[in-house]
Amino acid sequence: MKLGTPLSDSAVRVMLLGSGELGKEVAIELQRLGVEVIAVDRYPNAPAMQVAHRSHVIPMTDAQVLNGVILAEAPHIIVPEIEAIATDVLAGIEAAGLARVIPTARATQLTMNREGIRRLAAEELGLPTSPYAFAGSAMELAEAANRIGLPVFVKPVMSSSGKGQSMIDALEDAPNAWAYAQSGGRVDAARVIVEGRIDFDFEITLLTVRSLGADGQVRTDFCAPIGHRQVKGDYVESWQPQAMSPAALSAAQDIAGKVTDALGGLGVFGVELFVKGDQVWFSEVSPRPHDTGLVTLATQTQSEFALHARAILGLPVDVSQREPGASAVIYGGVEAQGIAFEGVAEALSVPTADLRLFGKPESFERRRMGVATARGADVDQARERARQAAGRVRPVAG
Ligand SMILES: Nc1ncnc2c1ncn2[C@@H]1O[C@H](COP(=O)(O)OP(=O)(O)OP(=O)(O)O)[C@@H](O)[C@H]1O
Ligand SMILES: NCC(=O)N[C@@H]1O[C@H](COP(=O)([O-])[O-])[C@@H](O)[C@H]1O
Ligand SMILES: [Mg+2]
Repeated sequence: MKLGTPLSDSAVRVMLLGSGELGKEVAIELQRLGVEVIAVDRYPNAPAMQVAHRSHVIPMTDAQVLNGVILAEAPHIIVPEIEAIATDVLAGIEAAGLARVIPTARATQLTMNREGIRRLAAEELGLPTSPYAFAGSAMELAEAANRIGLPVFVKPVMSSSGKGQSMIDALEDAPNAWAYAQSGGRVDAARVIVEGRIDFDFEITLLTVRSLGADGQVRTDFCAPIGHRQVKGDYVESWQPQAMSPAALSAAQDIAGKVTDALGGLGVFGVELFVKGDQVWFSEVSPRPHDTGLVTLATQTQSEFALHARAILGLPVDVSQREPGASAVIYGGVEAQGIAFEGVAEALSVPTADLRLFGKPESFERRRMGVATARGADVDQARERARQAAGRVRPVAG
């Protein structure tokens, strides 16, 4: 694809739908290539808006409003960044040939709703997953949990970062899990997935990149597996590489290849997998950079954000890893607007440590406000350093 000059007739215009911390890094990578970036999100001064050429604050789940902004800006490429978008609008835009949707409108529709991607993976592609069912009421939830066998995970069909997610080990907790899911979903979808628990040794994100090769054909590359630790359904720590058996790695790549082939298009996918010995289960996939992949800012020649920017522009990618590394999340801890961060110098004095402070205008106790990364001789040393650096940053009410 020919690149141009931003804010001129030759500009390549990319619209980000969702402007959080992941979109911010994608925006920076696009800016480096002279792409004109338009950031959209539900609230003002979202992280990617702060580094974009312009921005719009709209309810992205409102089809009419979303369609209006897209038509007015006429982007060449639309990059969905969050799991709360009126994806039918994207299908219309793509079908009319008005813009390219990353990776494809259908992929964003399927992955925006857990029901779509789970049925595709398990029922069409025959990939191993946890046992599951969908429920539209507390009663149906209890029935599903009883059928599948406790404990089960309950998640709103449209949510992310663990919002509205709970694990129940008694049927009498079904009404609570139902109510919690209703409060935590990003949109009012009023439906949940009920999943049997997989007793895994560890879980990984396998970043999978679909890009154009020198021959003009789509090729698939896999980054080194990223291990991560989740608390309450949200990632708190990640590292790369995660050691795993050759058989498990090969099964993981096979699953990731199949699911990304089925979704199609160009870009980075975060394929989430559970691993026990040589056995691998598909969990879910983000058709975009993944939060646990923030570690690649420290470890790879091209971070997942650089990979996404290049892949969607039809440019060649390099998925090689340079060094073992880790990331550790910095939560807000306080409920306040315009918070300050103490301890930054101490954090950055940890060898190899780096920080991203996202600049979110409002902090909540469990809102991800920043991340620390570090490298090391091995993953253990990198994890220790990243944790130490993150722990030294103290968010305080401004
Ligand atoms: N069926 C399961 N068996 C075991 N653990 C599970 C299961 N489902 C979810 N978990 C745990 O909860 C975590 C979050 O689940 P999931 O990825 O589905 O939520 P999410 O809201 O989509 O999070 P994110 O947007 O951060 O990926 C998983 O990474 C895993 O640690
Ligand atoms: N697991 C998905 C994920 O990490 N998404 C990232 O979090 C942002 C929302 O943060 P917020 O809820 O703090 O606004 C999203 O915009 C995206 O960058
Ligand atoms: Mg997940």
